[in-house]
Amino acid sequence: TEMSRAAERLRLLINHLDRPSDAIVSFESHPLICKTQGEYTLDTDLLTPEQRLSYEQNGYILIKNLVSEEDINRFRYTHTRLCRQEVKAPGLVTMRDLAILKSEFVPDQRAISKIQDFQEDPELFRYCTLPQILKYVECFTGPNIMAMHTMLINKPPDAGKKTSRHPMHQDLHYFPFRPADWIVCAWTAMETVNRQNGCLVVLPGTHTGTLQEHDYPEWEGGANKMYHGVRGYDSQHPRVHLEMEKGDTVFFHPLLIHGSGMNQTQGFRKAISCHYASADCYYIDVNGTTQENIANEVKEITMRKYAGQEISFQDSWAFRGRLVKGERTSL
Ligand SMILES: CCCCCCCCCCCCCC(=O)SCCNC(=O)CCNC(=O)[C@H](O)C(C)(C)COP(=O)(O)OP(=O)(O)OC[C@H]1O[C@@H](n2cnc3c(N)ncnc32)[C@H](O)[C@@H]1OP(=O)(O)O
Ligand SMILES: Nc1ncnc2c1ncn2[C@@H]1O[C@H](COP(=O)(O)OP(=O)(O)OP(=O)(O)O)[C@@H](O)[C@H]1O
Ligand SMILES: O=C(O)CCC(=O)C(=O)O
Ligand SMILES: [Fe+2]
Ligand SMILES: [Mg+2]
Repeated sequence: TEMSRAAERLRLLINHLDRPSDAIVSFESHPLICKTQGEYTLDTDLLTPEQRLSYEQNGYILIKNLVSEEDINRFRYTHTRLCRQEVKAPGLVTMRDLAILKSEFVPDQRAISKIQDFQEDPELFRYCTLPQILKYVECFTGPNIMAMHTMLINKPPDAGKKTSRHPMHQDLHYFPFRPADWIVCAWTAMETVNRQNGCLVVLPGTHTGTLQEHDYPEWEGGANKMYHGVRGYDSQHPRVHLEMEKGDTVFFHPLLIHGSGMNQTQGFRKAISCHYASADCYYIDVNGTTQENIANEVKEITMRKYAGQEISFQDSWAFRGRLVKGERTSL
């Protein structure tokens, strides 16, 4: 089995060579190729063969009850305090839903549909360091693990314009680092999430494809800032609604096409997530690729935020990333 694991890993690596956006840096010259095989022994101690196969075929695995009720309650409490600005976290980005942008400002969790970049809040960032999550993450990233992007999504009751939807997309669109197989998202339900309040919707198996072109969807009610969707979304593709209970966690590949439907309830549907990458990943130049459009939007926003200082798309990731395990080797 040692041999077959090595063979499988090699196959995964060779797959990368077919992906145009990954071809920028030659894989043969990358040090991780020599290092990975032994590390996969660790992985199989945790993932059952069924789970490994499921990730290979579907691009995600769902682990029930991975985060305790107590931890989630603490995250909810901190979220409320951050939204009320009772505590501050440097770098925190708060986002309001398009439908309520022009209404009166109330510093309350009901006004804030998403917070991002909570890496400087020790309490929320504890989510990214939970050992039971990192054990799974390591199966995909290897032992050097960076938390690259953090979010707490507070999907509001839809105000009637379907702006609470998140269009179908691949998270890799936002990331100027590779390889894709060494990136994984952990997404934990902070309460029951179902079709009514807008659970995640995934297109199983799409992680084996390439990175698609993304743009704003042509929706009547508009779409939130940076909520790009895959161009030419095929609504006939079989999809799975991931209904989850509080504490359930899904791990998914950054090429997996996913989104979420509108929230048709009166509650604010909450989930906390972190995108992890192997610290051995490397930054790529996205000029001339399909990612140029998002890179330009991000640069524009960082320019505003940091008073006219130009920060490259890659650097904006390098300074937000935090090592959570092992060594910060490259990213
Ligand atoms: C830095 C690197 C970022 C990395 C990217 C994400 C990675 C994700 C990776 C993982 C996969 C992720 C997949 C995903 O998650 S995709 C979604 C990811 N979304 C984001 O990353 C958005 C992050 N949000 C922000 O940066 C802020 O909240 C913005 C900049 C939007 C507002 O900031 P702030 O509140 O401080 O700014 P302001 O009041 O001065 O307004 C400024 C302008 O913005 C307009 N506006 C405000 N709200 C909205 C809205 N909802 N829809 C449309 N426009 C909106 C507003 O009218 C004004 O425009 P104008 O009137 O001047 O024309
Ligand atoms: N044109 C599009 N481009 C990208 N994504 C889309 C497009 N149309 C719908 N989606 C996405 O497809 C997913 C399913 O959307 P939809 O609103 O139909 O929700 P649903 O879960 O099917 O709800 P319902 O139970 O009402 O059918 C959501 O992630 C939505 O944002
Ligand atoms: O919680 C959701 O609605 C999904 C959000 C998502 O996919 C994302 O922000 O990348
Ligand atoms: Fe996403
Ligand atoms: Mg539908």
